[in-house]
Amino acid sequence: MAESNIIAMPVVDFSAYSLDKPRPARGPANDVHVRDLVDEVQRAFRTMGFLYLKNHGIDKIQIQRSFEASKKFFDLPEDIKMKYDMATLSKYGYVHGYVRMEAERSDTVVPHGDLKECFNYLHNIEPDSFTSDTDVVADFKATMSDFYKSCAELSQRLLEIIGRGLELEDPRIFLKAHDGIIGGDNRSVLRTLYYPALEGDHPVKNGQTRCGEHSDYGSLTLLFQDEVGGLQVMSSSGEFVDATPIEGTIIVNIGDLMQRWTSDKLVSTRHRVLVPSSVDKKRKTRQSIAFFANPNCKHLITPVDACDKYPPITVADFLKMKLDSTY
Ligand SMILES: O=C(O)CCC(=O)C(=O)O
Ligand SMILES: [Fe+2]
Repeated sequence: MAESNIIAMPVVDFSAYSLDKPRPARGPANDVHVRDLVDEVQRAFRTMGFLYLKNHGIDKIQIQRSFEASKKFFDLPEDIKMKYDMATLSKYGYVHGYVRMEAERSDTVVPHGDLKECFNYLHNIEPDSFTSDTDVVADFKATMSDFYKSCAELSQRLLEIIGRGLELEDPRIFLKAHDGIIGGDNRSVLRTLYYPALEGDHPVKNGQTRCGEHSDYGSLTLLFQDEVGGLQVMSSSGEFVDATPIEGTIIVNIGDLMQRWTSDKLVSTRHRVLVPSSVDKKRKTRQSIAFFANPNCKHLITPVDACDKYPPITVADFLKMKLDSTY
C-alpha cells in the first residue's frame, strides 16, 4: 500500500538549514525551526534509517545537469568507458572510475552481478587518473566536480544536525571528522548509476537484480533518483517498502560506519533495486546519483558515547573491510 510506505519514510523539511543560506562558522542557530529539524532527523535515523529531504537548497538545474552529463557518459562506446575502468585504476588504491555491467555484486550472497553501470567519482585523488580525452568526458568531469562540492556541503550540514540530536558533549564531532571532504585525505564518493533497459542485450538471470540488497558503508548517503522508481527500503518489520520518487526531494540514509560510531543508535538499513516485473518498466532505463560521505581516512572511529561495544578502527580499515567483500 503506497500510503503506508510514505508514512514509514518521513519527509523532512530542511529549510531551517538549507544551502540557500550561508553556513555560520559556529553552526546552526538554536531556534525553534532548527530544534524541530534536529528532532525529526534524529527520529527518522533512529527508526528507519532513511528519510526524504525537501527544501535542501541544492539547485534543481545542477541536479538535472549532473543526470544529463552522466547519461552522455554512459552512452559512450564501451571501449571509451573502459579506459576509466575502476578495476584498472584501483591499482593506485582508489575506488575511482567506471564499473561495467554485472561487475559489482551489492548482495554478496547472489551469484550474479548487478544489472547496472556506474561511475565512482573521487574528488581528492592524486595523481589525477581521470584524463579527459573527449568533450563528453571533460564535461562529465567538470559537472561531477561541481556536484560533489554541493553534496559535500549538504552532508556537512546534515552531520551538524545529527550531532546536535545525539546530545554529545561536542556536537560537531562528526563535522570535524569530515573536514577533509574537499581537498583532504578523505575518500567520499560521488557515484552516478545507470540501469540499462532489460531486453535484448541484457537478459535477466535467475535471482539477478538491478542493485542487490545491501546497506551502505560510510557515514551517510544522499540519493538523487529520477522519476522511474524501483528503490526499496527494508522496514522495521522486515518487509521491503517502495521508496517512491518524490519530486524535489533527496533520499538521505545512514551507513554502517555511522551506525557503529553511534553504537547502533542510528541505523543503517538494507535496501535494493529489483528488476521491474512489467515488460513496459523493464524497457525503461533508470538513473540515480548517490553521494557517500565518509570521514577522513585516518580518523579513528570509537563509539561517540564512549561505550566499549566496538573496538576502535580507522576509517580506511573499516571501508577496506567492507569493499573487499563487494569486488
Ligand atoms: O539506485 C538506487 O536507487 C540505489 C543505489 C544504491 O543503493 C547504492 O549505490 O548504494
Ligand atoms: Fe545503497
